[in-house]
Amino acid sequence: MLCLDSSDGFSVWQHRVVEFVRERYGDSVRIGAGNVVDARGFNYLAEAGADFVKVGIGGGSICITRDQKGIGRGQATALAEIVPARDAYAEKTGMYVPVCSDGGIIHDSHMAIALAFGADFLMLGRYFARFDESPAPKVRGTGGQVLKEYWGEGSSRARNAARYGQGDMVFEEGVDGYVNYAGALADNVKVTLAKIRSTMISCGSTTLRQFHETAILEPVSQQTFVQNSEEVDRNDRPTVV
Ligand SMILES: NC(=O)C1=CN([C@@H]2O[C@H](COP(=O)(O)OP(=O)(O)OC[C@H]3O[C@@H](n4cnc5c(N)ncnc54)[C@H](O)[C@@H]3O)[C@@H](O)[C@H]2O)C=CC1
Ligand SMILES: O=c1[nH]c(=O)c2[nH+]cn([C@@H]3O[C@H](COP(=O)(O)O)[C@@H](O)[C@H]3O)c2[nH]1
Repeated sequence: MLCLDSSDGFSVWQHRVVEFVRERYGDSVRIGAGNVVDARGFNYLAEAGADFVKVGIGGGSICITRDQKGIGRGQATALAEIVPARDAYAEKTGMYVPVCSDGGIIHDSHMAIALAFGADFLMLGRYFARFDESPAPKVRGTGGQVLKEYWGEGSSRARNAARYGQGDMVFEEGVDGYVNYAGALADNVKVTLAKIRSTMISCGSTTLRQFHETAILEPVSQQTFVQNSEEVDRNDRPTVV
C-alpha cells in the first residue's frame, strides 16, 4: 500500500506516479493520492487510477498553509463537493474510489460528522499525537501539565536533508507545538469508537454505508455552538455518597 502525501495532490506529478504504479504493478499495489479539495482534483486522481483519494488542505491542527499561501478549503465544503463526485464516478465507471477526510478533527464528534459527510475513512494527526504510542517526547508544560510534542510535516522541524534534499526552506507551512498528553491509544480509541457507534445508532444505522444515507447534516448558528458545551463550572470534587 502506497500513499502519495502532499499538500497539493492536484498535480501532474501525482497523476504520472499513480499511472506509473498502476501500469507497472496492476492491482498488486494499492496506491492512494492527495490531498485535494474539489471534484476536479478528485476526478483527476481517480482517472489516473488512485485506489483512494485524500481530502483536506489547510484544516489540520498544525496547518498554516491557508495563512501562508491562501491555499485550502473548509473541510466540510470540500467533502460536500467531493463525496457526490465520488458517487458519480462510481456510477459512471463502476469504480468506487474511497475518500479519506484528512485533518481538523478536534472532538470525537467531528469524526462522526466527517463520516456523515460521506467520508469512507479518516486521517488523524493531533488525535494520535497525544498518546503513549506517539514516538514524540513527553514534556512538562509551564503549568506542570503533561504534554506531547507534535509538529507539522511542513514545519522546519520536519524538514530535513534526508527527505527533501532541496536546500534551505524559504517559508514554513506547519507549526511545531504541543498537545495534551492523553494516555494509552487503546483506552482512548475504545471510547472514541463507542461514541461513533452510538452516533450511528442514533441515526438508525449499523454500517458506514447506512450512516452515509441516514445521517442528517444541519447547519447551526453561533448560539447553538455556545449551547453545545457546558455552561457551569465543573465539579471536580469526589462524589459524596
Ligand atoms: N494537508 C495539508 O494541508 C498539508 C499537508 N502537509 C504535509 O507536509 C508534508 C509535505 O507536504 P508538501 O510540502 O506539500 O510536499 P510536496 O508535495 O511539495 O512534496 C515534498 C517533497 O517531494 C518533492 N516531490 C514532490 N513530487 C515529486 C516527484 N514526483 N518526484 C520527485 N520529488 C517530488 C517536492 O519537491 C518536495 O521536496 C506532507 O506530509 C503533507 O501531507 C503540508 C502542508 C499542508
Ligand atoms: O498545513 C499543514 N502544514 C503542515 O506542516 C502539516 N503537516 C501535516 N498536515 C496535515 O494535517 C493533517 C493532520 O491534521 P490534524 O492534526 O488536525 O489531525 C495531516 O494528516 C496532514 O494532512 C499539515 N498541514
